[in-house]
Amino acid sequence: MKITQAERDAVYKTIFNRRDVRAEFKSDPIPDDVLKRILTAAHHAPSVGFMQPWDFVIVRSDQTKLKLKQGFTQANAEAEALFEGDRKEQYSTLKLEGILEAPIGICVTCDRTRSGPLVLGRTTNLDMDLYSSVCAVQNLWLAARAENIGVGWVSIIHDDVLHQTLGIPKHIVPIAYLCLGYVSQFYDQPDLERRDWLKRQNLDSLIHEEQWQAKL
Ligand SMILES: Cc1cc2c(cc1C)N(C[C@H](O)[C@H](O)[C@H](O)COP(=O)(O)O)c1[nH]c(=O)[nH]c(=O)c1N2
Repeated sequence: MKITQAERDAVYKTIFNRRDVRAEFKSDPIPDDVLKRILTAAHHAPSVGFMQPWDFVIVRSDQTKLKLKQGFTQANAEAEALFEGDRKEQYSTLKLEGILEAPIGICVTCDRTRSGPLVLGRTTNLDMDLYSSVCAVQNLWLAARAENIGVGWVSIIHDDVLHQTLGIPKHIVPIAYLCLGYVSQFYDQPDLERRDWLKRQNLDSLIHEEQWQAKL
């Protein structure tokens, strides 16, 4: 099956216009069939040894979102305390989650025991299962963008809050808590770039021929 030029362009358009969304969520519900398409895309991510270590915990209730928001607020206060001076002030102005505003939350997890102790391709580096679940996150993020749905990754929350609030068994690792919803707009640039937190690095400075080289 060959990808046409128009299809290729659509993939790149989706990649370059995907954003991490925190502040622009609308309350419009995500139809079940749309959510299923997005989850199906996530489920078609690559995984080490075809282990498919992910599960998807869907959060819809205000009650659960409120608990998670409390978890964020606590972790965010801890995070803010680590910065100093202007950076701390700037940090405090950033909106870093949309837990309550987004109609749906999805926790993507990794079952490190799935398919047994010996997994093809994971024999040398056990963390390959975690990377596989991250691949599912990225598929989900891009599929959502293709559906004009925004996604925000909330990592400023402790794993034990996710375990307790969502009833995730101990041996399963929360990989990402994601907020999903239709948005008022997608920006051209990352929020952190628009707000002068960091700039996008120059790609050429990140490409190394044959051997890794320190670049100025
Ligand atoms: C593993 C991981 C974890 C987080 C993020 C991303 C990833 C990959 N990002 C989003 C991040 O800030 C964003 O992707 C970059 O700033 C680039 O912006 P775009 O995603 O291109 O809009 C993110 N953003 C945020 O506001 N709160 C958060 O807790 C996190 N956590």
